Amino acid sequence: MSSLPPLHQTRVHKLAALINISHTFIHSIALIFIIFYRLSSFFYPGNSKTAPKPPFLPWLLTFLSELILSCLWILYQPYGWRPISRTPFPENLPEDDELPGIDVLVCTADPVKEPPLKVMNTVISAMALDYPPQKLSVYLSDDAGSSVTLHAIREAWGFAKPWIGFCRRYGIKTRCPELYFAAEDDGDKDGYDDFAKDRESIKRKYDQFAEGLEKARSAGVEKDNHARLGQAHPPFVEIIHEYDVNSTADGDVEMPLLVYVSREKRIGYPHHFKAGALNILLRVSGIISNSPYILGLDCDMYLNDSTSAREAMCFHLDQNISPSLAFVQFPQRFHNISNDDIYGAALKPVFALKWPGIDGLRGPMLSGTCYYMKRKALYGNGLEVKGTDIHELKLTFGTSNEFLKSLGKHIYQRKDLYNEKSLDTVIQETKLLASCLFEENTQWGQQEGFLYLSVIEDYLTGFTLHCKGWRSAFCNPTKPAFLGTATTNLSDTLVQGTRWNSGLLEVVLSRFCPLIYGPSRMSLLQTMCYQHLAFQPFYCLPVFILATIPQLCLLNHIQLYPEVPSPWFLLFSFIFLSSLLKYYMDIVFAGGTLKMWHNEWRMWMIKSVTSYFYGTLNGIWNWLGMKKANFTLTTKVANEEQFERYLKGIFDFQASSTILCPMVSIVILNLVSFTWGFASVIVSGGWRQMFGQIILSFYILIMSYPIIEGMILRSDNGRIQPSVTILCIVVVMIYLSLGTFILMYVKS
Ligand SMILES: O=c1ccn([C@@H]2O[C@H](COP(=O)(O)OP(=O)(O)O[C@H]3O[C@H](CO)[C@@H](O)[C@H](O)[C@H]3O)[C@@H](O)[C@H]2O)c(=O)[nH]1
Ligand SMILES: [Mn+2]
Repeated sequence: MSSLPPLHQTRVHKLAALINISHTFIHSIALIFIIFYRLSSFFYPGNSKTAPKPPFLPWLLTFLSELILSCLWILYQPYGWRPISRTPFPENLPEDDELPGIDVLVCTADPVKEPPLKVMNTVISAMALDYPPQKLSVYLSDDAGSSVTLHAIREAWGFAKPWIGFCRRYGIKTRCPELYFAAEDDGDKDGYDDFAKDRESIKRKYDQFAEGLEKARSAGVEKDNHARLGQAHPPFVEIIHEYDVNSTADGDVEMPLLVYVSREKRIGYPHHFKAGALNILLRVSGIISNSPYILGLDCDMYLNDSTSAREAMCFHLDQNISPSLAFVQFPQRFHNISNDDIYGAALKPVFALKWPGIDGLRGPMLSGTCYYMKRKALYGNGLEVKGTDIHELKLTFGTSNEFLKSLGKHIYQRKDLYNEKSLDTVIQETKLLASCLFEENTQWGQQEGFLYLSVIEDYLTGFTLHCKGWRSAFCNPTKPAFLGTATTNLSDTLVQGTRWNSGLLEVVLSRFCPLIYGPSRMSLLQTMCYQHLAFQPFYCLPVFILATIPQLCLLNHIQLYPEVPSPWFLLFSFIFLSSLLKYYMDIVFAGGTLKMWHNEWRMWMIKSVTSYFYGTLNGIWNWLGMKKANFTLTTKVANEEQFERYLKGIFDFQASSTILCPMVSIVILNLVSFTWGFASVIVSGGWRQMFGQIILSFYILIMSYPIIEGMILRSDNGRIQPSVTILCIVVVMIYLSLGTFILMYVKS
């Protein structure tokens, strides 16, 4: 057995682990001392010089924020304790005819926010995957049921043929047409005389295709009744293949299967957003190609390197890990990231730091897109627990016999799909599977398939898979395997963040809360990582407190931190600097720069008081039943003016005042407290006592410089509107008057 060449290799980063564990150890000791300091300053304010006794309320809030930060910090630590990296060796895979089938599932939901040309680039790049075409099927779910998208996919089939032929002939690796043509000339293909001519001809075809789609889109979208998310429409499934039965002529390119699916939508029936769409694709693909592996893609996730399927198979086909391996996750990377990436949209810390870290435990979390999943893992419970009792199976998976048969084996041969009669049967059945009522009284979305409970179906589904004992693997090749569209303006970034965080809170408030559901089902360290992410929205509390309470106290001459110089003050400084430096070191290890560290840190502060805060509120409203969960799609078309600013590294504050208000108010408050505090210690002394608070305000201000600039120094469209500033000044005035009043009341 061991004589087989290895399919992949794993390297544990021992030095990084050692550094991280030592840091955890030292930093924890410092934290214990801080807790001791806080408790003793309140209960035994003996040495009032270094540990003054502040009024109860500010003391409690500051202490609480320190406790929350410490807890979240502890939960974060296991990410660093066993980072690994993996290298696949696709050259050692078995012959093509021994490879298993793959169904690519792509979701789109709105032809306006997700332009069909973009979606088709994803579809075409998936069809052009370097994998035996007879083992590859691509399914597109169109939640809008838009005729524009249907038209586009039919056209895409037409273009894909010569395109795939071209890629195979010249061994092109970048098989997404948009990326390929946007790249610098890929050099002459030596030995191919016709390359230049062929490239030009295929480029012409692409331009025609793109133009055609654009025309159809501008003409069609307005007219299209169903074009918008949420409107009712009947189920519709089409195997794009059939339009082209005649073209299997000699010398023709062998093509994968391409299927368009638009599930039924009815007013008043929940459709469960992306998870709902994916479950329908699972069922429809189940009775058509029923491949044992699934590649999940968002509609804007182009394949940038065609070898990813083979790389993923290096893990899935390794007998040593395969029985318990549910999915191979690739990182989300993006094609529109600027050098500076002021909004941290590249999610670098997630995919360069956290995922390699948790990969060393039992594998990365499911990340919504760019994963190769074992189909069986998604049918988890039903098959194992309930066996093959047909009645039980129907209660679990619904009443389609065709689908139940698919649980056991592959049913339709490709050739059946050319045969009109069997094609008819297939299409009829898929319509049943894609209907609204099909899932009623079944376990779909509850236990089977992608779970519905939260709008971040990926986190929740991955979590339950890991709880059932499945593992995952993280594959992060140097050339990005997938490239998506990142958010490139502040508003989109924060709105998207709000959805993610409200989704996390939905999980926290459910029976799947990782604090309760996790520990008995997975290792302690892995649970801690899941908990850290789930509780991330709670960062809003300490950040809000630390950005407002010490400032209020500063204005009221209440000391909250030990005076300088004292050992206790040194301790606080140590903790502060140690976390800043450690994060800097992590970023540098992950290939980042000082600039990136600065941006990430600033965005964390901004997100804490917006995305995390509103996410928490949304999550709580949903939980109380006062609001329905919703999924605000991220726009995949950039506003040129905003994109221009993003490229230049200038913040764009065109966002609702709800989004801007918390951060602008905090900056104004800190401007006031810093100026006043600084002036007052100069005039009347006492800087030793107030130094900590003055420095805190100063730090917040330098981190928030773009906000100050946006308020005061800029006059372009992207600045903070004076109306927002005025609103925030009022908010700050109210806060200060109320706060001062309360402080006087507690003091007396
Ligand atoms: O009702 C819906 C809503 C969304 N989608 C699709 O879901 C995908 C992701 O939506 P997007 O607006 O791009 O959200 P993002 O925040 O960018 O997505 C991230 O976060 C999601 C969870 O909120 C994950 O599912 C995604 O994989 C992950 O990339 C897109 O292809 C959509 O077309 C649907 O098919 N139906
Ligand atoms: Mn997206």
